[in-house]
Amino acid sequence: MPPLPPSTVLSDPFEGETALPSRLHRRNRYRAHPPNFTDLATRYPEFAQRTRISSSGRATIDFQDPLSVRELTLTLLKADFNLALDIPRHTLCPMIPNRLDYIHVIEDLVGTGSSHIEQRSMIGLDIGTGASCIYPLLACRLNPHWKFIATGKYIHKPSISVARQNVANNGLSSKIQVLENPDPTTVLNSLILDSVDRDTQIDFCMCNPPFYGSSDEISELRDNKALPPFAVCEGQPHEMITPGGEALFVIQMITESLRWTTRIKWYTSLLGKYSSLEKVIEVLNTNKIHNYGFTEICQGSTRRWILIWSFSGQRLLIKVGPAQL
Ligand SMILES: C[S@@+](CC[C@H](N)C(=O)[O-])C[C@H]1O[C@@H](n2cnc3c(N)ncnc32)[C@H](O)[C@@H]1O
Repeated sequence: MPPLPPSTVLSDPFEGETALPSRLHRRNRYRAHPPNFTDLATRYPEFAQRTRISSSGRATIDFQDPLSVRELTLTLLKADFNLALDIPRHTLCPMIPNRLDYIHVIEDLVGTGSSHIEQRSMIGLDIGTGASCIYPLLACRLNPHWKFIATGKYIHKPSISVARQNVANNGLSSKIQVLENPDPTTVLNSLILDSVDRDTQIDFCMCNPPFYGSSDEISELRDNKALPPFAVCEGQPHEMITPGGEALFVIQMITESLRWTTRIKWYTSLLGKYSSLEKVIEVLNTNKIHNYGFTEICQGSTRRWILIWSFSGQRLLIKVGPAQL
């Protein structure tokens, strides 16, 4: 299938590098110090080629150009996290500030985020890791004692190979295992959970689900100029589309979690639409899962929600609702 065309609706996720107050997580390194494009351009020639000088005399990039946005992502990963990634053209290109925010929320959840708390070992599951394998790579860089199982849709083997290569190239093969989900009609496939010692509890799972229900939905949003800014990053249909959209994907995750219960301590997923949040909360209530909550993350003008639920006896302590994290 051909790649989805880039969106025409764009905004600068760093809001011109100057917008204050930032609504990124309080530990997000870009909250107080947005990237300095002029400095990055002097250090990274490939990035320099994508910059132009704005009317204020500073270097900037064209946020409507997928290649420039991709180069920015690669440069930030190199400069700030010592990560060298291959993100093939026409695959979803992660925006680093919002990926970091999700990781910081998980740190808050499992209690490793405060500097006074000793770093603890954790096992995470990243559902639908994509070619970039972005969440496990960033999370393991920030938390040296964490390990990950990352899953990909088996029908898209090229992405899984690139993800494995990205892990190996950054010396993280002993910490991150990339597995194929052999049955893409499931989310928490038993084969994946069985790949971890049965007595080992997975501390958390995270997921950035395919967002849209169909290519028609994308065209409609594009026509109404209502696509979120990250859509410029040229995701493939298999990355962006799932029958029933993100709500049904997460509802399936909830239904499957009823089987696995405490095998995973904290179940979490991103949601891009408030209407999806309402639908999935209804399913949690119907299934009498009362230990749940959600929090908001916000990059530039894009708001997203992280839903969290658990079968463990530990009550969710994270602030619920639109949070001042
Ligand atoms: C929106 S992309 C997120 C990619 C990456 N985690 C990120 O944040 O950039 C969703 C990913 O989930 C994968 N996916 C969809 N259904 C899946 C399933 N049933 N099991 C595993 N992965 C799946 C897609 O192939 C795609 O790579």
